[in-house]
Amino acid sequence: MKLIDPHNPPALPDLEIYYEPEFIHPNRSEQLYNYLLKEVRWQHDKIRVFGKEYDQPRLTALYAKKGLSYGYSGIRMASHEMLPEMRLINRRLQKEHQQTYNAILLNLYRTGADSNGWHSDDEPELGKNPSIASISLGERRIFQMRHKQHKEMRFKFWLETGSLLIMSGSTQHHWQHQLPKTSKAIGQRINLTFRYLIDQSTKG
Ligand SMILES: O=C(O)CCC(=O)C(=O)O
Ligand SMILES: [Fe+2]
Repeated sequence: MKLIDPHNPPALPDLEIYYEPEFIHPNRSEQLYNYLLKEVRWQHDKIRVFGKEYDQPRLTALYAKKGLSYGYSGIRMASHEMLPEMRLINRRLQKEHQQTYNAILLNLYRTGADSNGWHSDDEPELGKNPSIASISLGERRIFQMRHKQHKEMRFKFWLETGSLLIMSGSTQHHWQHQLPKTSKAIGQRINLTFRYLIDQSTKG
């Protein structure tokens, strides 16, 4: 798969990605990483894929506005209240990218054996054309993308520590992404994905 510079993404159909390498300053990203590793209430869920149960190959946690939950792969995650550091980042995303998010799904990849398989973030509570802002801390990992209809349209890039990736427009309709395993001995990585969840409890 072709390695690209995400700062200069290829002009491909239905693809809207924005990448900023040092959204979190290098000094700050180590601090933030250690803080989140310790303070986040990491959980290890089982997921259901084609009727079979598996241990998810990573730890996760959901922090969101009170009352919101998030369901995917046969699980529904209860949420915790956002930590002050999370609110600060959320406010920056609002100010610098004019995006409103009310939930953060966090992932902890403990080793190179932890991963996140091919998927689109297209759950009903995300609505149509969601904007998803993803922040990376700790070990850098490869991120792959492929078009759902045109399988030859695929590429990968590094998600560096402190970086911000925003996927928006119709990207989730037409593209899938994954964070593959690696056999290399590497450190842990924390990922925060900011999302806007439509409150399902108020929908008829
Ligand atoms: O860890 C990553 O960078 C990807 C996370 C992701 O795709 C997700 O949580 O939906
Ligand atoms: Fe995703």
